[in-house]
Amino acid sequence: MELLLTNASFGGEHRRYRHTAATLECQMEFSIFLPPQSLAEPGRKVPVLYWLSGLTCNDENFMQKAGAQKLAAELGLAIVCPDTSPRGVNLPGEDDSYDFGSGAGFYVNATEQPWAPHYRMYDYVVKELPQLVESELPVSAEKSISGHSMGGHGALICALKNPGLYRSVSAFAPVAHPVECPWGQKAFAGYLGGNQEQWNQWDATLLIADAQERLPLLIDQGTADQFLAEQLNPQALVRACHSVNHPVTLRMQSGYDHSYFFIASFIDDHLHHHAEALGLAQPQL
Ligand SMILES: N[C@@H](CCC(=O)N[C@@H](CS)C(=O)NCC(=O)O)C(=O)O
Repeated sequence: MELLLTNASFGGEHRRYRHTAATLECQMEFSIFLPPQSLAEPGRKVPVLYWLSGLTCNDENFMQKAGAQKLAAELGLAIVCPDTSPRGVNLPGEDDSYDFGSGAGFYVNATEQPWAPHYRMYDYVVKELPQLVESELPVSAEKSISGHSMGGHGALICALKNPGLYRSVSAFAPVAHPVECPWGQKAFAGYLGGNQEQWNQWDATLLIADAQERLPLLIDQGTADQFLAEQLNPQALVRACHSVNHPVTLRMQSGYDHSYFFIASFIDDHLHHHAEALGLAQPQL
């Protein structure tokens, strides 16, 4: 692992690393926030929140725009932000559009050529990256997951497909039912091919019925989100939850759009939600 950058932040450190990702067969960068508690004494490991970003993002957007570090430092919570796709693998068409290929890995394991050897963001996020982080950094295996848009959906499927792995899950404006929206249909057709049975294995709304763990879902959605009508469909997810009594809280936030201004406005609520599940003491107000 190569350290690219360190910034002091709220008594802790923001860092960027580069490493060779065997799962993706390429070099990847990720960002991490280490709270002061993790640096205070050797051997101390802190719980961690994995954050999955949306289309066009890399590992930097959340760290620079969400404003999560102050509360994470108080809570003693590490935050890891992976990139949103493999990089530099030079596949034809990879950079042609913002919603497929680079910056748009959709947190699935591709089965179609030429994507299959590299576009395995699900395995990278669920397995390889946590193993690396837990072995090399002062971070424990106690983890939660959250994300935005494509990454909000990624967080939901990572949790739903891995009962017991995450203590809690939340999402901002997730692409809640990808098999029924243009972003999801384009990505799934490209990465998974024409068999819709395969697509269904990667759709949070369709995974709810058979989920092996009823981990509560916390979802924030802005009412002025420019993608709400065409792409996001949180109501479909809520209906699926209600039909099997899967606990879900969907908060429609009046006037908020799809941007990081929206995320920054509510990130503290999500950090408190995850901190509670991870057994961290909440700071005194
Ligand atoms: N580029 C797309 C929108 C992409 C977009 O909104 N991406 C969201 C995630 S889905 C984002 O977080 N963008 C980066 C940022 O705001 O920092 C468009 O203009 O239609």
